[in-house]
Amino acid sequence: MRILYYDCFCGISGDMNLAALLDLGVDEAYVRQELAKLELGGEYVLAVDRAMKQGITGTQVKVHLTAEPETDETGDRHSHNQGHGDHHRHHDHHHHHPGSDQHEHGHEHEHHHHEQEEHAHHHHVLSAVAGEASRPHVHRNLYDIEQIINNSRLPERVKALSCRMFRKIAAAEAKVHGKTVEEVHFHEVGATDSIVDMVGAAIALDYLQVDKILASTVQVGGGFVKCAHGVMPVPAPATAELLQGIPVKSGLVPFETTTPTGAAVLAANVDQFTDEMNFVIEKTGYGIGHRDMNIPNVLRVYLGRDDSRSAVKTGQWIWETNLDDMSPEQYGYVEERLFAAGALDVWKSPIVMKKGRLATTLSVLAEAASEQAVLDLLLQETTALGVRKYQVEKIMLDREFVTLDTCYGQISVKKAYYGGKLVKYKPEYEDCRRCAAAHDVPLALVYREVAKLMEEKGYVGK
Ligand SMILES: O=C([S-])c1cc(C(=O)S)c[n+]([C@@H]2O[C@H](COP(=O)(O)O)[C@@H](O)[C@H]2O)c1
Ligand code: NI
Repeated sequence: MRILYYDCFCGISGDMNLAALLDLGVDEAYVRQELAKLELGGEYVLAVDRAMKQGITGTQVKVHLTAEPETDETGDRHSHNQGHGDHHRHHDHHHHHPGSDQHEHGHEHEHHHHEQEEHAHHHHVLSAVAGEASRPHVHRNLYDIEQIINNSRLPERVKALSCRMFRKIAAAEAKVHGKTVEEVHFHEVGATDSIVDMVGAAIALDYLQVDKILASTVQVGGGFVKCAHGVMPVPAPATAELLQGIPVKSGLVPFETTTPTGAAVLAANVDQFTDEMNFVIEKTGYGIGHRDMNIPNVLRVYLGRDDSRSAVKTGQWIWETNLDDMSPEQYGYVEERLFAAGALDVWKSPIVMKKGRLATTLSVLAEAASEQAVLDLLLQETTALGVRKYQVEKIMLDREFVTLDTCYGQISVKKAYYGGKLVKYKPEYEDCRRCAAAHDVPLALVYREVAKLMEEKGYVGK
């Protein structure tokens, strides 16, 4: 199993995350090519450089905001800075701002955004590209960002992950500012650099194809941070909201070490938080931050291999509800719809509820992404007034399918391995049943034929 481990001893920010993943081996040209699919071409230049903090060398990323995209009368935009060809340009740019390193989230950073926001020109352009009426506003909201992502030709997985991370930030901002998710207007977090960091994270994580993402306790830093809102305590309120349920430490340095973007990357992707590393390290990556501190301002990531005998699958949930007043004939319908909505399994358990009521627990296993569809069905198509949910881990044997040519026809067989050794197999019931019916022989005979062939082919010990 391939593992990605985030060592957040000095926190995590959007740019450090992207830098660390690039340092770990994500192909820079691929990330640039994919990022160029966003309609942000004229607004930024992505600088990827080697850098060092406290003797540790690694990769440093900085998104430089450039002039707004130009438009012609038709509203079509001209992108100048997309893709790889600009690599040398951003170096020039870099040298014009030697002081920018000290101001990642400081005053200058703030002005940078404000300059952009006052013009708000690019928003009209993006609206025109999206084919909707221009909506003059100063900051992007979740809808604007989702439009930029969904109007691109990025792979669906990357779009979904990018939107999931931004939705988390929107929910955190909404909670902090007492608004709805739709009402929230991002300031820094909606700016082009955050979009690049966030979508870049989705592209890089998708590229790495890991089975599991782990992270250490997250250092949030300390002191106060100056941003568009004014001065805020560290962790910034949105960061604190995003880190709910995640183990944190504070006070290692009097700076903001974890930002909302970094927190959202963790909150949306990490399967398990643990300070214990339990894998074989295959590669280490260092994402270098922009501020100098008395500890290395670095995000360390590991690519690890876990040779355990079976795979642990995480990221699945069970939603369930106890029903004592639903007509039995309705269950079949709900079950069918739940499977169609992405449920991996649906089952019913007989239970005895209070007051001696014979009742049924309806349980649904599915990926987090199916939550809304599952809830819609459970709450609208059953008599439930509420639903419980909990996350589960599944221990799975490695599986492989073979198709056997038997004298009754083709039968697919699922083989299961434990520590690389075949421990059991199971012919597909539907295939066996079809073969038995077609030849008018007992089902058990078909199973015996499969067992014979599995032995003959050397799949199972004689
Ligand atoms: O953009 C907004 S609304 C914003 C909200 C908050 C809150 O805590 S509310 C904090 N900040 C600060 O902006 C910078 C940028 O963060 P990135 O995640 O884009 O790196 C950071 O200092 C945040 O604490 C912005
Ligand atoms: Ni805010």
